[in-house]
Amino acid sequence: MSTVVEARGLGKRYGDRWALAQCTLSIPAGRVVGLVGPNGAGKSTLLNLAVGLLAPTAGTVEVLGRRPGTDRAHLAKVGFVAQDAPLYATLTVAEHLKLGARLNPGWDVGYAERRVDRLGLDRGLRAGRLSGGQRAQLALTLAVGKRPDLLVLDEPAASLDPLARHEFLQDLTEAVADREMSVVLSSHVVADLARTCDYLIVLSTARVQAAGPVAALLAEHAPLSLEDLVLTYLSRGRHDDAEAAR
Ligand SMILES: Nc1ncnc2c1ncn2[C@@H]1O[C@H](COP(=O)(O)OP(=O)(O)OP(=O)(O)O)[C@@H](O)[C@H]1O
Repeated sequence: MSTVVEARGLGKRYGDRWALAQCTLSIPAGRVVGLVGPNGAGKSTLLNLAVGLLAPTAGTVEVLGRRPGTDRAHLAKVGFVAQDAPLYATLTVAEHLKLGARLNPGWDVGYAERRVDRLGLDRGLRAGRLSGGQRAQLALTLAVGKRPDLLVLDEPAASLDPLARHEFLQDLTEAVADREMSVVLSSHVVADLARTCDYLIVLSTARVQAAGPVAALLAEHAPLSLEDLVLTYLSRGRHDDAEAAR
């Protein structure tokens, strides 16, 4: 499989407002893809369309060669952690791990157990009693533990402390190298993206402003740093939008 996400003219409209418009993208396999854009740019919308939680208003999206969420076998190949790290509040950490093992044919017991130990999560504690950062860590453990071909993360590090965030991004890089997993993650923190991602998508005002390998984008715009490059694309998106509104 050479591409993991293939979007053609993809769009999602709420009322008369497009949350995502005319999105045409081809995301290659084996990459860690950073999705960046300001608040309300359409990042969660794109990720939710890709995992089949939203239906498109326009265009199409294929993930791992199929329409998203078509059957259980396909669902097992895609790991997803939404922005609010959804868990079952009344289930304990241990029960979440058991559930992960029961629901996912490729469940990696060793990885999940080791990660929970390293994080010092109390297996007997109910998820509703965990802190926001601990909940995010458990949700991430469950998503990586199912050994998906594609891992989709919506602002995974937002609630993590700096050390936890550094370790999580390190983990992710190692997991990608070990398992030939592809990752798409959204973030507002360009420094995190620069450390972790080798492919970048910039979204602004519902539209893709840029997409491509980080190395190629940097070479094309030398001597800009990744942060300056992202800022340039974002302000260009805002400028185009202001022009269109005139
Ligand atoms: N269920 C909904 N009903 C109406 N509008 C929505 C809905 N979900 C999202 N939107 C709108 O779609 C646009 C894109 O939202 P989205 O959540 O995809 O942005 P985002 O880039 O993920 O933002 P953030 O960085 O703040 O999480 C926003 O203008 C938002 O208000």
